[in-house]
Amino acid sequence: MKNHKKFSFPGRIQSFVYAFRGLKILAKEEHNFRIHLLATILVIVSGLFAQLSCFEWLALIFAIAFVIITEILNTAVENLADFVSPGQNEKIRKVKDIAAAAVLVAAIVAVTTGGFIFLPRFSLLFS
Ligand SMILES: Nc1ncnc2c1ncn2[C@@H]1O[C@H](COP(=O)(O)OP(=O)(O)OP(=O)(O)O)[C@@H](O)[C@H]1O
Repeated sequence: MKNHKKFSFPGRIQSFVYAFRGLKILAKEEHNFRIHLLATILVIVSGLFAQLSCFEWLALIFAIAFVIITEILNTAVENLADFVSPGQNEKIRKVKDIAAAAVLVAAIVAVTTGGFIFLPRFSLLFS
């Protein structure tokens, strides 16, 4: 519940602590989040080998962040939906499918971005 508290630095630092706790929960409980972290590490290692330009790194970082952020929001929606309605529910199905669609769109954007960056280099390797 939001209330109008006075600004305080310890309060702001506490917000970071909560957010990091959220990351810890995701890493511990969410398989999809772990898969995305693994994919991120693979992409970063491939990027280091491929000697990407600054612009290419920026594009990759945004694409990766887009997927991870949508996955986090999707997980938050799923958790809230399961809490609000533990049983099967047609409206919850729709809400979860829509939230999952955000991750799908982000993943398509990320794969396309990765394709633009890495495919020309692969084709050079095999030509
Ligand atoms: N309470 C529900 N009522 C109706 N359909 C549901 C319900 N919960 C889940 N579903 C359906 O199952 C799909 C998968 O939901 P779920 O919560 O298991 O997500 P998930 O993508 O498998 O997540 P994760 O693997 O991260 O747990 C939803 O997109 C929805 O179509």
